Amino acid sequence: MVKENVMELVEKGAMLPLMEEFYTIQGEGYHKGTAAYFIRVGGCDVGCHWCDVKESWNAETHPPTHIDSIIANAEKYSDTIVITGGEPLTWDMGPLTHGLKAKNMKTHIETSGAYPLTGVWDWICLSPKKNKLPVGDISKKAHELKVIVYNKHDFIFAEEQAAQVGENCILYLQPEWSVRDKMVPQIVDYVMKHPKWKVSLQTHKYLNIP
Ligand SMILES: C[S@@+](CC[C@H](N)C(=O)[O-])C[C@H]1O[C@@H](n2cnc3c(N)ncnc32)[C@H](O)[C@@H]1O
Ligand SMILES: Nc1nc2[nH]cc(C(=O)O)c2c(=O)[nH]1
Ligand code: SF4
Ligand SMILES: [Mg+2]
Repeated sequence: MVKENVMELVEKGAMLPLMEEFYTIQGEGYHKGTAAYFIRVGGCDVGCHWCDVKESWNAETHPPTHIDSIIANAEKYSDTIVITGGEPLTWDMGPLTHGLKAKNMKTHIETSGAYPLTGVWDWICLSPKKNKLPVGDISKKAHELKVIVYNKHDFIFAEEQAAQVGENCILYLQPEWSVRDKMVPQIVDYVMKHPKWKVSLQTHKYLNIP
């Protein structure tokens, strides 16, 4: 297909730069322990220095893929689909999520909220980032807030972000992986003092699964 056509289809959300798709166990947050099919869409310019998927950032290194084939693959594996990235909201998530819902799949998103919310979602995990704050009303729509704790200031940032979410939103503090030995004791102490928060760990990394 000529480049212009591909760009048009990506613009409409009919094609997406697909980095990888895999069936695994959701490792983090509220749904941890639950089998789910992950769709990792390339492209992110948020720039977290500790990001554990920096290979996702450059969308041009991930092939534009028709959403019909993504949906057909997903359907074979699970009825719970987690869309992650990269930053999935870089792209129009409407067509992909409507297609998944039409086949009765549950749509979950992992997002920083740095771009406007598109798509239809059964579960929104908002993981806000200081360098590109959430936009629009995604904080009010989030089902879980998952703040990554890299240093002490992140507890202050976490409270600022918790002030933006709805009252039923579940609040998580998740240690940044490379500093987990240092930050876990501080997170444990914080959660015991401020029990509206819960601890989230990247359990898939302990289980050695994707
Ligand atoms: C790779 S991001 C992709 C989705 C989206 N860009 C976001 O940041 O929410 C998926 C999840 O992993 C978290 N994450 C990324 N790198 C991490 C790290 N080094 N330690 C702990 N969590 C991390 C993010 O905060 C996010 O909740
Ligand atoms: N097992 C597993 N659970 C996850 N939860 C969020 C992930 C992500 O990278 O978005 C992730 C991931 O990469 N693997
Ligand atoms: S927003 Fe998500 S994908 Fe982008 S750099 Fe941060 S953790 Fe990585
Ligand atoms: Mg991950």
